Amino acid sequence: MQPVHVWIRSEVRNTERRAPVVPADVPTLLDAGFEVSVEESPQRVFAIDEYAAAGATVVPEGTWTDAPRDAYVLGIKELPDDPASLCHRHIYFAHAFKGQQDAERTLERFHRGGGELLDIEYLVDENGRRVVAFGYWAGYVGAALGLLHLAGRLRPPLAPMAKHELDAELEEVRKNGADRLLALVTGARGRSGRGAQAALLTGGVPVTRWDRQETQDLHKQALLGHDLLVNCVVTHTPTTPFVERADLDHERRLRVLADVTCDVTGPTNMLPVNTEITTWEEPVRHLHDGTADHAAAPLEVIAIDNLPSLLPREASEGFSADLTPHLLGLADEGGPSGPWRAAARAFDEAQGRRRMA
Ligand SMILES: NC(=O)c1ccc[n+]([C@@H]2O[C@H](COP(=O)([O-])OP(=O)(O)OC[C@H]3O[C@@H](n4cnc5c(N)ncnc54)[C@H](O)[C@@H]3O)[C@@H](O)[C@H]2O)c1
Repeated sequence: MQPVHVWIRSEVRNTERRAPVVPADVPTLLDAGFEVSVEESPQRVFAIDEYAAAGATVVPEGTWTDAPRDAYVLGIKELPDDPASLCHRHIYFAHAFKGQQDAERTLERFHRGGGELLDIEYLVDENGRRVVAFGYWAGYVGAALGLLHLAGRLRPPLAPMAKHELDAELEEVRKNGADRLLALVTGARGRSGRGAQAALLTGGVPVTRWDRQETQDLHKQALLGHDLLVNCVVTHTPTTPFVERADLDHERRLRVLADVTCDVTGPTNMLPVNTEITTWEEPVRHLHDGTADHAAAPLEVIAIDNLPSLLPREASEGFSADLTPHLLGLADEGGPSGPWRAAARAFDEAQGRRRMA
């Protein structure tokens, strides 16, 4: 076992209340001989006292820049713009390996400081499957918002909430005739697909579940016969989209698209009738007025790309439960194991591409 120091930083965005490791999982790391430092944070959903009570060392907000050089700095979302050079090993979602906005600058900062980015999106097992993700709660919130909108109960702007508050709203929908609605979850067997089904169950809506097998020969009329479509599909090969322009004037019940996947600009967008994400301030975008004879209903879309942040406690707990066992792998003799090597490789490849550009 190598001695490992994990430094949990405060998040930069003031709407980001999630934590990558929750207080309840700190003892697992301490028992394995880890040192755990946690920065104070004004917005984190877990109080710093809970971390202290769990045995972590409390440090001031933003002091990761002075953390020992060998510490792993752990966060969820982007780093602040300063410093210009990054010398630590950082674990977070950087969105910096696919040429995204700011990707080059982020990679430059690591290059300049000699640090390393272990992007959580690239922690994958030997089959290339991601080992840690926020999918379940993304699906839960995405489906819940879709159903609330369908029932006329969505009240923007949205803000982080507790699950019991969201569930109380879903209960109201249940009491007011949700069983007359029909929902379809695509990608139903995946993480977010399962979360979506759980929310719809709470809301009392009958659910149709489709995964790969059920969409092989796409039954378009059956799809359009649902009031709500919650899309949770991950595919890397362009396939027949679920809802296209031509479907808008077609006879349909479909009124709300809840696009959890949010792959709105990619070649694998399964809902190409929408090409933009929506926001907490304006969660719903109008797509179509419906037809004059009412054969086709008006159609709206919700495509929010930071859904789990709306349920920060549950999202953090699930994420931390998945991540913590992998953090233990940082201490393996001979260096970090499996998924960490995959993430390090992804970083090296991204730096290689940057140098060649
Ligand atoms: N909006 C947000 O805030 C947010 C947050 C987290 C994740 N996500 C996104 O949600 C998506 C789902 O993530 P996940 O963790 O649930 O993925 P997952 O890999 O667990 O599940 C994807 C599912 O899609 C199915 N699938 C693939 N092709 C299909 C097809 N043609 N028809 C039907 N089903 C098909 C797969 O079999 C699988 O069951 C991802 O795109 C992820 O980036 C969004």
